Amino acid sequence: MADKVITMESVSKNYQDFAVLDIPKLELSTGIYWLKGENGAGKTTTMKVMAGLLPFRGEILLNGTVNSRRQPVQYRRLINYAEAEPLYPAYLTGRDLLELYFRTKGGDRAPVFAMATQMGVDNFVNNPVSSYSSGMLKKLSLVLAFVGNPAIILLDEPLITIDTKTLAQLYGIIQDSHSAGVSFIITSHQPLDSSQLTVAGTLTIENKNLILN
Ligand SMILES: Nc1ncnc2c1ncn2[C@@H]1O[C@H](COP(=O)(O)OP(=O)(O)OP(=O)(O)O)[C@@H](O)[C@H]1O
Repeated sequence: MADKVITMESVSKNYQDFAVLDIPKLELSTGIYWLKGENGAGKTTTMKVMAGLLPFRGEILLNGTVNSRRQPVQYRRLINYAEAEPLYPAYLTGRDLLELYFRTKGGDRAPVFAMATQMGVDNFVNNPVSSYSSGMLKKLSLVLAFVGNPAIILLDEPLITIDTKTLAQLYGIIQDSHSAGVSFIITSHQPLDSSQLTVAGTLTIENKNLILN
């Protein structure tokens, strides 16, 4: 049995009076998970709660012990998140952002630069993000999600916007990273390509609960 990468206990999330999540208990072993659900089901909210970016009720642990409230710095070093529609200050370059992420997340630079080269980000990394197309922004955000030594990477709609060549490379990078011990939760309205990724399970939001199948 693989180690538990994330444990959620009595996790709930409301926006004012509107309840979005109510998860009594969820434990995920290391693996690659597809998080699916219709528009507005709560996928992005789930990821932002897991990433420690939104306040919530309850408890979330990483690697069985690291608590989001009691060890917030250690927690955030173990979990990375790439937004569905990334936005960055327009005047920063991709390289500025990489440097910022390296300073906050630490980790080895070489594999991140290798990924940037593989995905063609090195062609525009010195330009301000204001000049990026949506696909270029997406690629940069995906590279940033691999900075540091995360135990788990949350990718919100990573398959949209990028071209088919980059998509094939991304699948390879995710699978290699998983082979090195990193877990993934990936939202997508399309099923993940199981010929390219070893998917451990599907997560579905049903009646505000997160169900593992
Ligand atoms: N900042 C917010 N304030 C109030 N309600 C919000 C806020 N963000 C999200 N919601 C509501 O929470 C619910 C879940 O939204 P969320 O963005 O998590 O869904 P999603 O599953 O990611 O949707 P999609 O597939 O359309 O991206 C929706 O009903 C949405 O209207």
